[in-house]
Order: sequence, then structure tokens, then C-alpha cells
Amino acid sequence: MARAFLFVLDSFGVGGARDAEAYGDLGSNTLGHIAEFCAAGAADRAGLRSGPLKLPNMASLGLLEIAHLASGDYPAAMPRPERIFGLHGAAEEVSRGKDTPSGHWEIAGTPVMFDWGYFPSKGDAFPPDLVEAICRDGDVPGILGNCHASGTEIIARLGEEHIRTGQPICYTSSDSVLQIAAHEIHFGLERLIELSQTVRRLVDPLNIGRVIARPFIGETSETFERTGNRRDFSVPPPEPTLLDRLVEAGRTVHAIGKIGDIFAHQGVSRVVKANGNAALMAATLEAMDAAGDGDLVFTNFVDFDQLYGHRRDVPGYAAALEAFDLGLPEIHRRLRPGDLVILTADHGCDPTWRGTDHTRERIPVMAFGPGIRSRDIGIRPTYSDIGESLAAHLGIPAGSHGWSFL
Ligand SMILES: O=P(O)(O)O[C@H]1O[C@H](CO)[C@@H](O)[C@H]1O
Ligand SMILES: [Mn+2]
Ligand SMILES: [Mn+2]
Repeated sequence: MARAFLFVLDSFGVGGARDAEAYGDLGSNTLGHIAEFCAAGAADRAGLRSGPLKLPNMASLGLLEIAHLASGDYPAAMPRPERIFGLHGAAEEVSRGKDTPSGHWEIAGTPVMFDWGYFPSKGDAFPPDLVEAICRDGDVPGILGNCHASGTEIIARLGEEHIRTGQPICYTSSDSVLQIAAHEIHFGLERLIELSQTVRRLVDPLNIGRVIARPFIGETSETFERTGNRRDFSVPPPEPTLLDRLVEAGRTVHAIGKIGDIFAHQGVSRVVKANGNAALMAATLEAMDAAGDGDLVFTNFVDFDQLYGHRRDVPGYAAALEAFDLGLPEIHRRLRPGDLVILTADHGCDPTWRGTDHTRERIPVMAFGPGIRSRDIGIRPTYSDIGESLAAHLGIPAGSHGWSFL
């Protein structure tokens, strides 16, 4: 029987979304702009990387053709390979949100066809009765922040006041999210997790996709640092996803990294947490060895988005892509007959774009494995084509969104 491996490079968009303008993202292109900066020598960082973007293994899987197909341009100064292995194309998102849960659920065959609740970017982000309820039910003396912010910037700005007053830092973004940053020791990690669960319940009526606990350590604004103990409290997907359908069919779904949290632990048989792309890759390789016939291993590589995209760090993003690319031969070595690997993304987060939010873009789809021939699969009208292809490959009945490209 077949096995399948689904790897999401969080925020690795390839530009070209037809509806980008409606999001203020017309012209955004995560891969394209990173390649452009690298080619111009604008993404050199001593001791980290230099020169044009080097992704030879993903280029062999069709990444440059995908970029051309999605955005009309080949990425700058990246040599095209002589041969391409596997199926390659791009996909459009039909879900309205350009957020992580919408992207992942749509990939897994469940687009989000309703509007999430969002918090306003002008004035106080959170309504007074919500703030009151957070203080009362969460037993905190008040909240700091109450605005749209970048998570690293806001802890540098308000972290010391948080330690002094015991008030958690609550903020949001253009995503449907309420994030709570608090100090792991002074406030307490467990207390932060409990508070986040309380707030999860309080924002349910507002249709907010996620509450995220953002623990940090350090004693001064210069030394504050977020830890790997982030926890996401997502609402469950609106319909059973590919993951539920697989578990229903008796298969094992291995969820690596934040996949378990993103799916509110629905349709997840085994959770492996790991902090950072290198540890996520190591956990993924172990899961590839452990996976049995008919299983799915589903990994989210979060650093691209969290450490580099939102931080608008082009050299960092480029180096992370290059490191991921270097890891691909290890994945190839673990493949057995009947295996299918899909590399893709959940949205864009162009590190050259204004602000610090995600960008509406098409996503790359690279599908390969021992039995998969090379073919251009074009621009898929929904991310759910990925989920349908996985369903077809793993031999479970088709779902109700998307079409298999196999
Ligand atoms: O700036 P930080 O805290 O990394 O937040 C980012 O991460 C959140 C969840 O991925 C997004 O909604 C975005 O706001
Ligand atoms: Mn994401
Ligand atoms: Mn993000």
C-alpha cells in the first residue's frame, strides 16, 4: 500500500494570486522577491549566506517553472535544471483568509467558505466587554497592548511593564487571532496556557480562528526572547478534513510540529512537537521511518513564517530555504516504492513587503516519489486539489472539494 508525506513550508508563496489586490498584496511574491534581493547582493549576511538564492533540489522538483507559471517571471539568478522530476504546479486559495488554519484546512480538503471575525486595526483592538471578561475569568489585573502588533516588537516594548504589573500582553494582526504574550517565569507558562484556554472560550462568539500563547524569557527589552513553548488554540475545522477521513479509514496520521494544534487535534493520531526547522526535519525523517502502509506524515515548517517572513528578514528567509533544500536528499533516501511526497505552502509572507502580515499569493505544489513521472499540473483552482490527490493516492474515497492531479 502507498504512504504519503505532506510538507508545508509555512508562508512560501510564489506570487500571482488573482485576488491579491483585494488584500493590498498586488505584486507580493515571497520567492520572487527573495531571489531578487539575493541576486542583487542585498541578502548577504556575514557568517550566514551570500549571493544568488541556491535551491538546486527544489529547482529539480520544478520550483522555477512553478514560479514562472504562477507569477510570469523566473526567479532571478537561479539556474534552470536540465531535468525536472515529479509533478509541479501552483495553487490558488479559495478560502477568504490568508491565514495558517485556512491554508492548511483547504490543503486538507476543507476550504473555509465563511468570514472569520477580525479585530480592528484602529483604536483599541478588543471590545471593552471582552477585556473585562479576560480580566475577570482569567484573573489578571488588566491587559497591555490591545492593538495590532508584531510579536517580537511588542514584547520588546511592553515586556518590562508586563513583568512589573502582571498584566499579559494581548495583541492581534490582520489574521483572525488573539495572541497573548507573557513571561514564562514571572507570569508562569502554565498560567499563560490556562489563560489562553479561557480566552479561547471567550472569543468563540466572535468567530476568532485562533488564540495563541506566546511565552517569552529574558529580563530586559534587549534580551526578551520567545520560546518554543508556543501553543495555538484553534477552532475545529468546519467539516471533517482529509485527516479525519484517514483516521476513520483506520490510517495513522502523524502530525509533526504545529499541525496538531492547527487542526484542533481532530484527525490526528500521533503528535510530535519540535522547535525550529532543523528539529522539525529530524522529527520528520524519524516519522518517515516509522510510517506504515497507508499512513500520512504531515509536517509544518514554521520558521520561514515565524522567524523570517513576519520579521521581514530576507537573508534569514533565504538561508532557511537553502538549509531546507540541502535536507531534501535525506527525504529522497527514505522513500520506498509507492511513496508520494508533496511540498507546498499555506500562504505568502513576503519579507520585502510593507508591514509584518501574510501576503495573498499562489502556493507551489511539488509532488514526487518513486512512481511519479514529471508533468506540469498547471494552476490548480483550489489548494484542496492537494488533499484530493493525497486521498486518491492513499486509496480512500474522494471528498467534496477539489480534484486529484495524479
Ligand atoms: O508577529 P507574530 O507574533 O509572530 O504573529 C504572527 O503569527 C501569527 C500566527 O502565525 C500571525 O497571526 C502573525 O500575526
Ligand atoms: Mn502559516
Ligand atoms: Mn504567520
